[in-house]
Amino acid sequence: MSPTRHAAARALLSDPLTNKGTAFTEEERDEFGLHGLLPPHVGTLDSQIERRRNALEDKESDFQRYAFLRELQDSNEVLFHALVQSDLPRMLPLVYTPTVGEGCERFSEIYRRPRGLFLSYSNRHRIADILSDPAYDRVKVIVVSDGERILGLGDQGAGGMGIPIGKLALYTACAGIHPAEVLPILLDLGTDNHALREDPLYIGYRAPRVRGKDYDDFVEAFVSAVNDRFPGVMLQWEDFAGKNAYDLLVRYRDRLLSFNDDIQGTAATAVGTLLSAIRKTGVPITEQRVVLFGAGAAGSGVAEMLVQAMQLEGLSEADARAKIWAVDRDGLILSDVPRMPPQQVKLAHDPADIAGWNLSGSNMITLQDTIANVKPTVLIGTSGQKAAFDERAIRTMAEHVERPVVFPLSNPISRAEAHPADVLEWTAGKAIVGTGSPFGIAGVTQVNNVYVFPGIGLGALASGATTVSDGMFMAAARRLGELHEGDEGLLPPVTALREVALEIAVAVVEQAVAEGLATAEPEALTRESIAASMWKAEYA
Ligand SMILES: O=C([O-])CC(=O)C(=O)O
Ligand SMILES: [Mg+2]
Repeated sequence: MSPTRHAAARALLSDPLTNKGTAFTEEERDEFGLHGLLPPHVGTLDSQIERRRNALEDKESDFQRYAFLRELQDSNEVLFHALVQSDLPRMLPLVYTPTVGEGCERFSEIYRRPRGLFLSYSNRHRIADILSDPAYDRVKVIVVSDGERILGLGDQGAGGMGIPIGKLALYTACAGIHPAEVLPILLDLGTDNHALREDPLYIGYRAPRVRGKDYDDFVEAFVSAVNDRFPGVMLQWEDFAGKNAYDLLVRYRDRLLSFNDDIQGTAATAVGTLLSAIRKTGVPITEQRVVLFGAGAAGSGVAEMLVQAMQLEGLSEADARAKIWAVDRDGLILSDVPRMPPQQVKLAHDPADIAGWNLSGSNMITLQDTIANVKPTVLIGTSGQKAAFDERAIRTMAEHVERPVVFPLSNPISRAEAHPADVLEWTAGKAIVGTGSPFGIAGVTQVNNVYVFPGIGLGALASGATTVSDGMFMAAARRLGELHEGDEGLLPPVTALREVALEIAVAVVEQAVAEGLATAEPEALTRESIAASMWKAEYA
């Protein structure tokens, strides 16, 4: 064999997109010169799945399973995805929340092989050059983070890369986006997490976070480079801290086909799940009273979408806002606070609205005060504050409503505002409970944006839209709210996430057409052609 043929054989095995491991057939081994590089046994995808599943279960912790699956993804993508899809309820909590949280915290410890792009501040003049690699010619979906608000875990610096990698694994698993068409990106602009900066093994840019104009200029250079290199790409902003999350969404949503998953994806999921709960309780959305705990990206996104959903059912904007109360770590958000971020200004109540409230007398209006006075039908947590929904708060809520809806949405499990088993106990089983991460408790729904983002991305791409509109998210929420069958829970099971993504994509495409945003040919807009475009994890 010639040296180039030897090198090509090794390259075939070391590229996770082409490697089939022992599943290369005899003919392929002849054709590509793989004999000797592989053991003689010719396996099948099924036998490979079985071998890997056994090895996975032999690991001692979920973190080790996470690391094992990451290595598999970096050596054989078809096998990784086939394994993940063979058992989504088992695999999702390993490649995604809750385990991905620890994956990010300990990312430097398990760093092995490059995946995705680290665009570091020190490389700010090279962004276009880095993106120009022909390996990215097929890229259609980008998930990008700057690592500053990783789940409810805060600043994880470059370790935040675990999130774009995990989200894109789900784009492939649920929306059938080919693994060669996804690109995880971490904007590595330093970290204000001192422990990371002092860790000698930390893989990121070791400096305090770049802020202000330098930050904005960097992101601007990034977006321009993405626009030039990947026209029509779908970009998902993920796990940016509150203010940046909003600013970037507003600045770029019309310049780039893009959305913010924590603001818009979480909102569509929460509202869709609430619509499903409403089918159960019969109390219309216009009669709900909602308390939100946590007024960052996710909380204010949920509030804005609830306002829209109530307006669609006939309420005025003011009447809708009057039904939604947002509380953050400084207490109930009132409009007399100076220099409030714009997304919170919209959530704030006039101090006159609380005249006549019974207050516990502390120096702020607490969550407990708010619950006691508002008597909410719905309580949603997006605060990242573990155990913020305590027994007293939940019992107070349950005194005033027959079926309290309680969604402690913060991820991972270590940051959930309540344990669902406690909420059920404190309400004698009457609460309708949804959590961001899976707790494995019958009847408790996982209310996670994985129910929405893969379908939003798939639908936005299929329609050829140049922007992801608010209407598309509302269409996604409404469709999601209709999908559940049976008595248990509020959403379809995790095993159905692929069907869910297709349903959401179809709803998004229909909405794009209705709004005049679709540019794709009519034959590309049908359910059949969207379904046919979805990649399956099989060897070519
Ligand atoms: O990643 C998840 O599980 C949901 C999410 O976007 C977040 O918590 O930031
Ligand atoms: Mg997120």
